[in-house]
Amino acid sequence: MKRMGYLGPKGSFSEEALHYFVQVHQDLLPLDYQPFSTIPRLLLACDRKEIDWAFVPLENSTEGQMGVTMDTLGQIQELYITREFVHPVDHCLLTPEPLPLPEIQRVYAHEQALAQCREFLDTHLAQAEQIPCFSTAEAAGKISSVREPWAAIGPRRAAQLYHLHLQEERIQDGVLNATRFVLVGPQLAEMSGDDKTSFLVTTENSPGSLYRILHELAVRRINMTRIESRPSKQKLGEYVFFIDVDGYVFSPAIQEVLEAFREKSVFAKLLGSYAKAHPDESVF
Ligand SMILES: O=C(O)C(=O)Cc1ccccc1
Repeated sequence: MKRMGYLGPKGSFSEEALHYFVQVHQDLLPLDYQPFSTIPRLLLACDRKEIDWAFVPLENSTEGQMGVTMDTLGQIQELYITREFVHPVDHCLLTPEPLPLPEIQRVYAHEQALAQCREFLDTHLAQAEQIPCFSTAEAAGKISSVREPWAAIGPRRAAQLYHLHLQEERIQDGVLNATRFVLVGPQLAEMSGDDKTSFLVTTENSPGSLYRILHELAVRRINMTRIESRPSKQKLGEYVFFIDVDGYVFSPAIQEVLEAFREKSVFAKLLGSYAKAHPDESVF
């Protein structure tokens, strides 16, 4: 049985998304599910072959990139994104028992959950201290073990699992709040015929360096669908770029681009080539 790691504990958004993901990707079954407390630990466990797959959040429609996932994927050599999955995330306010909002003194949640619910928190819980946790499920577990006027933000299912009161539902700023999760593993996915390729490029800080990278894509009519920057962590003002393009990595056009990068001493790291997700547009 293959081992599937996710950001836990039980009752996290990642676990909820994974539940729906495997319904669509039944070829992966049967699976032994293993929760991890942080995204770097999860990805490193996959790199060390302690698990076969890692299911991780990559970006969110309200708050943007999950920096920790991108940074860790950028650092690990032999792991690839093999599938993607877009999941709607509805944030709920959970409390140990029914409680008027002005009495709540603390709100525990994953930092992305706090960020995705900023307007609700500013409007209704301005007095409450915000405490970031490794996951929303960890936050739910924390407030369930004490009788304090504290709240957590998490999925509906966390209320049942941690015996909490569902105080408010859908408190996120963007009503259609979607998160893109990816399945990471040690081997490149096979070509499906409707693929995208993700890579990371590092370029020197000089006039036109990003332009020269994009030029190589443009002249080959390769469609870029996403470009994100992250700090290089080496020097203030230096960045690495995460780029998604249409097509499979072994297509002649993408191979030519990678060759052109090598000739120009542009460092490019392949992050994966995988079937594009086509989320239901009525939901997102
Ligand atoms: O904290 C969680 O439950 C997670 O799985 C991470 C997360 C947080 C907010 C939106 C999507 C995923």
